[in-house]
Amino acid sequence: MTLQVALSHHFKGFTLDVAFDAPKGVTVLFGPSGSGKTTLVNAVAGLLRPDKGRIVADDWVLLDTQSRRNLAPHKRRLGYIFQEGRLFPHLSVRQNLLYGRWFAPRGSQDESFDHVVELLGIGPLLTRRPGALSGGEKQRVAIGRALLSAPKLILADEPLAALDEARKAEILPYFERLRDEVSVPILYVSHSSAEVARLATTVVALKDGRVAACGTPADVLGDVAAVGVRGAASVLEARVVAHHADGLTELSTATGALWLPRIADLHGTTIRVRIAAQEVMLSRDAPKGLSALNILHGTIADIRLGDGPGAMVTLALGQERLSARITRRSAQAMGLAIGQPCHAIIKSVAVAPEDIGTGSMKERTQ
Ligand SMILES: Nc1ncnc2c1ncn2[C@@H]1O[C@H](COP(=O)(O)OP(=O)(O)OP(=O)(O)O)[C@@H](O)[C@H]1O
Repeated sequence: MTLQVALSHHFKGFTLDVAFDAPKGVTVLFGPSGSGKTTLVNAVAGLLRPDKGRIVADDWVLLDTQSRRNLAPHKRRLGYIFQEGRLFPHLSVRQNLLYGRWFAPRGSQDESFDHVVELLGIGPLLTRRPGALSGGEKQRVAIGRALLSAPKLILADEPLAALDEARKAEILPYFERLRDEVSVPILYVSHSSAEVARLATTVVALKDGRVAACGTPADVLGDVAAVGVRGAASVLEARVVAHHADGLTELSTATGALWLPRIADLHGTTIRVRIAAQEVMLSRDAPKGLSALNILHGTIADIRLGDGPGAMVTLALGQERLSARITRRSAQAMGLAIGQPCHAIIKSVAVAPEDIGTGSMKERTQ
């Protein structure tokens, strides 16, 4: 495993007690306010000395309370990406990037300057100062600076939280590239179910200082007990089959075709599609005469009645799972029961561009 974390720490009124191992790629810490994300990040950064713990990135031991190893923050070899870029305003983009490299220990195996510039598409910005960059451009430079410091671990603490939707859409593909093309493990903190679905190799859902679930985005976002009804979603893997003249893209999933408003990816690309549970309708009979284009057929695998008016129904579609958030009233009126065949109906326009990301969830599981 590339990233191993085991930590316990007690504050008055709050205990953090977590352990998880994650393979190469992006590990997203996901959880509501107060669940312990910042406490965990501070322990990784060396800003908090936990009562007990061990943190290892590849073969680099940042902390091991048992053997009394506790590296000082500046010796941990972390590449930070913060909410706001935190670039030096008086330095050019090139100088900001080289400043990151200055921290790389001599002889360390680092990313080449040219590769990082190409990866992040920042070649045309090199002579500009941060004041002449958009928020998204600044964030790309900040990612580059972190990469060039030859880090053992990249720590991205809600890096998109300060950006508007358009800027987020601009940056997310670069994080996908980072995940797929860079070998440094990335620990990424997020509140957003859409970011989790797009980026995570592994999701660690935190709740009240504990790991409520750990696994692929499909496993964790489908676990209502871990992520709550608002965060609950399905993540289906699909392949781009064709772009049609009427503006729709045809995808193939393990359980049938999915039609979405045109997306940019090329034919044959494997993509992830996040479908929020509240966007899925159910029908026991095969629906006819509907405007919705996507009708998937499966079997009811789980029904959870909430404390309020809601119910979460999970369909098995072959190996994949699709969750629908409906009312208890509908679940009862329809007589839904586990094992019944059922149809899921999804409007094409219910899937927004930010819900679509690249990369399989099955790769990189070493
Ligand atoms: N230094 C401290 N002393 C006492 N309690 C603390 C301290 N730091 C954090 N806590 C408590 O630990 C709990 C977890 O806080 P933490 O900041 O880690 O949550 P979080 O998931 O990062 O939340 P957010 O998303 O709002 O940043 C909270 O109940 C908080 O009040």
